[in-house]
Amino acid sequence: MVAVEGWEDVPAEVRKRHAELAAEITDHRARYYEQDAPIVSDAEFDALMRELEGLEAEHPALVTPESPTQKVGGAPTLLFAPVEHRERLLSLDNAMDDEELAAWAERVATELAGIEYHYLCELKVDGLAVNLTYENGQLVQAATRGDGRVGEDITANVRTIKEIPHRLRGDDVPELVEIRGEVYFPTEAFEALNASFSAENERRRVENEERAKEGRRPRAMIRLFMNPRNAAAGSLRQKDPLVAASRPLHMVVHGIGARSGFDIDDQSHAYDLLREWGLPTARHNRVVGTLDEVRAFITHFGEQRHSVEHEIDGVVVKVDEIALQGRLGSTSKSPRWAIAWKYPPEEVTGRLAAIKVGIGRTGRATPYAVLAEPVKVAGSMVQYATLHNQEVVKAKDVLLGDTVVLRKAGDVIPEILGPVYDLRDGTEQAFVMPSHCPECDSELRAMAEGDIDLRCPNARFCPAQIRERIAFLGGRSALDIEGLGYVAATALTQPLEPAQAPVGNEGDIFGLTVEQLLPIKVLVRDQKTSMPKLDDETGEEKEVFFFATTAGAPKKNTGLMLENIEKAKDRPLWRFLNGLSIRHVGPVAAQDLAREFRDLDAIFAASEERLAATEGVGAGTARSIIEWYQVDWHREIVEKWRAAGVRFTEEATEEEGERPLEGLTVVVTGTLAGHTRDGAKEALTSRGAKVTGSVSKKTHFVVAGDNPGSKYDKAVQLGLPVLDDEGFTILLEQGSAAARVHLGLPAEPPEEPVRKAPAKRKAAAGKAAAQEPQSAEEPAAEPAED
Ligand SMILES: NC(=O)c1ccc[n+]([C@@H]2O[C@H](COP(=O)([O-])OP(=O)(O)OC[C@H]3O[C@@H](n4cnc5c(N)ncnc54)[C@H](O)[C@@H]3O)[C@@H](O)[C@H]2O)c1
Ligand SMILES: [Zn+2]
Repeated sequence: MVAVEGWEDVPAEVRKRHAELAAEITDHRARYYEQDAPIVSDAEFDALMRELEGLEAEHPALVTPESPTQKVGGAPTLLFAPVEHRERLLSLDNAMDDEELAAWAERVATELAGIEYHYLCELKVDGLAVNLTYENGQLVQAATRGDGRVGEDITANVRTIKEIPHRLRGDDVPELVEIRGEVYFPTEAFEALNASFSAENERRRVENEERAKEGRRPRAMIRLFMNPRNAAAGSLRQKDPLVAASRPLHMVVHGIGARSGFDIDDQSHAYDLLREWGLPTARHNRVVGTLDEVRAFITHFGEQRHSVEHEIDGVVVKVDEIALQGRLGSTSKSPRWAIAWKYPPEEVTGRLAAIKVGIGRTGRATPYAVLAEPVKVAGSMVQYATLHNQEVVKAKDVLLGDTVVLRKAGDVIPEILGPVYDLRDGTEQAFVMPSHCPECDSELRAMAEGDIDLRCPNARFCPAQIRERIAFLGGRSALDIEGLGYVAATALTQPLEPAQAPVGNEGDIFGLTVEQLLPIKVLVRDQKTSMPKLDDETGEEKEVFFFATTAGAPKKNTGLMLENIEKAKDRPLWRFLNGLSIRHVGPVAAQDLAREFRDLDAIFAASEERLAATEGVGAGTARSIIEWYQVDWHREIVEKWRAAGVRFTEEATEEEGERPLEGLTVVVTGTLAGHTRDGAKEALTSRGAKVTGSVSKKTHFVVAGDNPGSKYDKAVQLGLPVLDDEGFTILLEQGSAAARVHLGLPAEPPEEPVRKAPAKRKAAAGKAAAQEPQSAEEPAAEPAED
C-alpha cells in the first residue's frame, strides 16, 4: 500500500462510525462548555475522543478541519459578547499511561537533540480556562477559552474575583500581556455550596407540600453542581455579576499569551515575574531535569491529590525554556512542548438500578445505591455506593432509574453525587425507605427522638448485626484477628445449616474447635453482589466447606485463624472495649477509658458521672456504656470471654506511664520487617507520638521500610531524619535522642520544629494534645458507628 487513501477509499462503516462519533462529541462539548451541564462523565467522553482519534490514525483521510480532533473546546455562546483572542488558547494532549508519557518525552528529545532543557511540572487544575488581557498594567478584558480563537467576554464576572488584580503592581508593568489561567472553586467551598442548595431544596419540599394542598404550582428544586469544575464554570458564566461575586472563586495562572514590552527566558521565571505583578501563581510547581523526576512528581501528587485545596485531574509537564517551546511549536489543537498526565477518573456515570438497605453492626439501616452494572472508577470496579440515610437520598435528589454520577476519591467509600437531570425521561421513580429489616424482618425505627437514622432493634438475634459485629471484632480496630474477616464471620454465624453455627454472638468467639468448623458449608457468594454463585455445569448454587478441604482436612487458614483467635486473648484492654460495639465507644474513647481505669470491671462499676469525667468521654458515651451493661446478654458476652481466659486488665507499662515519645511527629512509609504498618503506628501512638500521613518540616522522624513511597523522597528533600528498621527499634526502645545519635545527628534537633502548644492549654489539657490526630480522623458524632 503506497497510495494515500482518499476519503472514498475509507470503508463505509468506518465513515459512518466516524460521523456518529463526531456528532456525539460535538453535542457533548456543547453541553459541557456552553451549558455547563454534561450528560456523560469525562472518562466516557475521553473514550469517545480516543476512538475517534484511533479511526483517524488508521484512516488519515478522515482528518478534516471540521473533525473534533482538530478543534479546541466548544463554540462561544450568544450569552456573552464574543472576544477574539490575540493569540490562540490551546488544549493539551493527554498521556494516560507511562508509555504515552515516555513517547512524548522521546519526541521532545529527538527534536531538541543536543540541547539542554528542563521539565516544568505543574498541577492540572480542574477548572475553567480564562484569558486576562492587561494593557499598561490595567485589566481591560477577561474571556473564556471558547473555541480557542474566540471566547466569551466575562470581564464583569472576573472583576469580582478578589485574587485577580485590576491593575498590576509595580512600575515595571508591560504594555501588553495576556495571562492564561484556571478559575477554580475550592473543594471545601464546593461542598458547602451544595449543602446549602440541599438545605434550600428541603425547605422547598416542605413548602411544596403546602402548595400542593392549596392547588398551587410547586417551586422547582435547585440543581446541585456535579463537581467543583462545574461549579466554577456555572458561577463564572452567569449573566449577573452579583452571583459570581457571591461565590468563592479563585484563580491560578499557568501561561502567557500575546505579550510586548518584556522578555522572559523560562516559563518558571515568568511566573516569578507574574507573582511580583500581583497575579496568583501556583505553589506546587517544580522544575526538574529528568523524566524520572517528572514521574516522582506525578506519583507524589497522585497520593496527595486530595490534600490540595482544589481539584486536580492530572499533572501538566512543560518544556520550561520559552525559546525551545517556540521551536517545538504546536499542532492545530495543542502545543508539542507540553503534555497532560491524567490521573484515573474519580467520577463516572451509571444507571441507578435499585436502592437497597444494609444493616450495620449497630443496627443502623443504610441505603446504598446499586448500579445496573459495575463501573471502573479511581482504578477499581464499583457497583455500590453509600447513600447514608433516607434524608440523604432525598437531598441527592436521585430517583430509581436515573443516570447518576458516582464518585470515588482514593480509598474513600464510593458515593453518589446526584442525577443527570437532562437524561430523565419520566419513568424514574422515587425511593421508598423499607419499613422492615431486610434480614430479620423487625420493624425499623429511630432509637431516639430526632434521630434521622432508622435501626433494626433486634440487636440480639438479627443475623446481619451479629455477622457485622463478629467481622468488626476480628477487624483492625478491635481484636485484629488475621483470618477472621467478613466471609469467615459469615461462615461462623450464618452457615448453610443454621444449627451448625458455632457462633451465636461475640461471646462464642474463643474456644472454637476444629471439629465444630469442619462440617460448616457456605454458599459461594460473589463478594461484590453477595448473590450466590452458580455451578457452571449444573447451574445450581455452589456450596462449599469453608473451613475444610475437599478431603475433609482443616484448611491451612482454618488452623491459622484458630491460633490467631487464641493469641487475641492477650490483646490490650481497649481493643476488647472497642470490640464490644457499644454505641459511641470507638477506638479513641476505648483507649481513654482503658488508660484511665485499666480494668474492664472498674469501667462497668463506675458511675455515669465518673465515666463522663474521663478525659475524652462525654455524657452520651457514659450513658451508653451504662445502658449497654444493663443488658443480660451483653454481660454474658463479657463473662464468656473471662471464662475463656481474657483478663481485661492492663498494667501500666513503664513507657506508657511516661509516654516517652510525647511531642514527636512521625511518618511511617514502606514495608517494615518487624511490624505491620498498623502495628508500627500503634507502637508509636501508645508511647505518645503523633503519627501523621504527610511529611512536612514539622515531622521529627520518617520511618521508612522497603519500597517507601514519595514520602521518603520528600523526607530526603527536606533533610529529615529517616529511620530504618533498626533505627525504628531504637526509637521505640530508647527514645528520640538515641535514635538521632544512631543516625549520627546531635541528640537534640537544632531548633524545635513543632509549634509548641500554648502553655496554658498544655497544662489544662494534658494528654489531649497528643490525641488530637486520632480524634481528627474519627467522626466526632458517632465514633462507634458502622
Ligand atoms: N463530560 C463531557 O461531556 C465533556 C465534554 C467535553 C470535554 N470534557 C472534558 O474536558 C477535558 C478536555 O478538555 P480540554 O480540551 O480543555 O483539555 P484538558 O482540560 O484536558 O486540558 C487543557 C486545559 O487544561 C487547563 N489547565 C489546567 N491546569 C493547567 C496548567 N497547569 N497548565 C496548562 N493548562 C492547564 C487549561 O485550561 C487548558 O485549556 C477532558 O477532561 C474531557 O473529558 C468532558
Ligand atoms: Zn434485623
